[in-house]
Amino acid sequence: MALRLPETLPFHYLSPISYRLQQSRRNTNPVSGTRIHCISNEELEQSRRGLNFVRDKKLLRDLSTWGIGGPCSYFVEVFEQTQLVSAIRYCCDHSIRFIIVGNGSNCLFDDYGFDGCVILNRINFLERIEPGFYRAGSGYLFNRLGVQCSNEGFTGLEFAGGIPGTVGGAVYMNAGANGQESADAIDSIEIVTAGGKFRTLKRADLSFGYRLSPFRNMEDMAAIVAVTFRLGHSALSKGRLQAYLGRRRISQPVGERNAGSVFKNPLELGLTAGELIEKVGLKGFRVGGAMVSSIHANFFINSGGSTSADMLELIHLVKEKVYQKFGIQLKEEILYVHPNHNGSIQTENQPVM
Ligand SMILES: NC(=O)C1=CN([C@@H]2O[C@H](COP(=O)(O)OP(=O)(O)OC[C@H]3O[C@@H](n4cnc5c(N)ncnc54)[C@H](OP(=O)(O)O)[C@@H]3O)[C@@H](O)[C@H]2O)C=CC1
Ligand SMILES: C=C(O[C@H]1[C@H](O)[C@@H](CO)O[C@H](OP(=O)(O)OP(=O)(O)OC[C@H]2O[C@@H](n3ccc(=O)[nH]c3=O)[C@H](O)[C@@H]2O)[C@@H]1NC(C)=O)C(=O)O
Repeated sequence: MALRLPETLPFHYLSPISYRLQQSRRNTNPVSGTRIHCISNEELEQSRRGLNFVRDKKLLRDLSTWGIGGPCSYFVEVFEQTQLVSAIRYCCDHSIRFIIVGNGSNCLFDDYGFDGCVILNRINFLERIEPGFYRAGSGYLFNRLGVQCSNEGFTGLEFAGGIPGTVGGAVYMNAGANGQESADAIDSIEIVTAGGKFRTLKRADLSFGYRLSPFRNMEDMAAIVAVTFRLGHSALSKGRLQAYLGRRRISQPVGERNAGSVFKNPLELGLTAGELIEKVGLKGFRVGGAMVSSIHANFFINSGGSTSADMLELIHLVKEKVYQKFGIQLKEEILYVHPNHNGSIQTENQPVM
């Protein structure tokens, strides 16, 4: 059976507020024990076209580097672009909110889970179009890409070595380190819209900022599908990669359950979040199983059994202490996915706690 295009306006076309209003009328929240618009198993069976939707069983903690998070209402893995489109169309047809998850290295999932569909991105091809031009599926591991192209003698993605995210997640966040960032290496980006159409966007037409990409507010974008990077030749790229990896190993809590930097650096003030948190004396500070790393204060660790409530409280306390001492409002880099999360709303606009 062919999948229908949505007859009604998919929610990504709506502003977050109207979407939330629509959802609050139609759906309910797992926190209050009730459920969103339900689809029968038969309907799911007919429409899935090779997709295996899992109902109510998948735990988000298994998809997150922090190891935190309850169940999601629907879970599906996609390995190809067409599967991604089918999954998105299916969600739109049935007014199911959805999020795209890569490696879950920048997400704090809630203990109550997510009242919608988690689409796990496994589109992980890599094409070498010509020397220095790499086209990667958005589910390709960013670390792997960084290591491969640097070892092949191309510069621009050495910083990606050791970053635990996917190419899609890295572009969506404009990930960066060691003075390099994703945006500087991009040639073009292929996206799929909420209506199921593919579009290729040239880097020159897009504007990025520090941990900021245009995709975070692009209303009709449903997902990044593939990215082409344009890199220059360099005899030094391999050495630089090794140096960055070495630096990461000594300055970050590699091997512990973390989600990278919790806060963005307040660059306008020339300060880093890690320094500020260390200066208020919070290295090693704990709330339940959540702990400020004693190696790098902007990394918070799940030291065992942390709940999302522990982590949120720790984030809240750290922000409060830094504000009290320095008058600086730290802003989260991590994305908090609450049970009614709408992908286009950013963490800093969401209530912490
Ligand atoms: N510099 C460093 O050392 C570190 C950097 N990071 C960075 O954090 C990011 C996390 O990547 P990853 O773990 O894969 O992401 P996640 O799986 O954590 O996803 C985070 C959010 O990114 C959005 N997203 C992810 N993939 C896609 C896609 N294909 N299309 C559209 N939106 C997408 C979704 O936002 P929404 O919910 O709004 O739809 C998702 O909730 C990367 O930028 C990574 O480089 C992480 C750790 C360390
Ligand atoms: C880990 C991430 O990216 C990282 C990236 O890996 C590194 C390396 O380039 O630079 C940024 O961290 P950062 O600014 O903390 O870099 P670092 O080099 O570790 O530290 C900067 C300065 O802060 C000081 N510092 C750091 C941690 C700490 O606990 N105490 C402290 O005083 C360091 O001594 C140094 O003088 C990125 N973080 C942000 C929010 O921009 C991420 O985005 O998830």
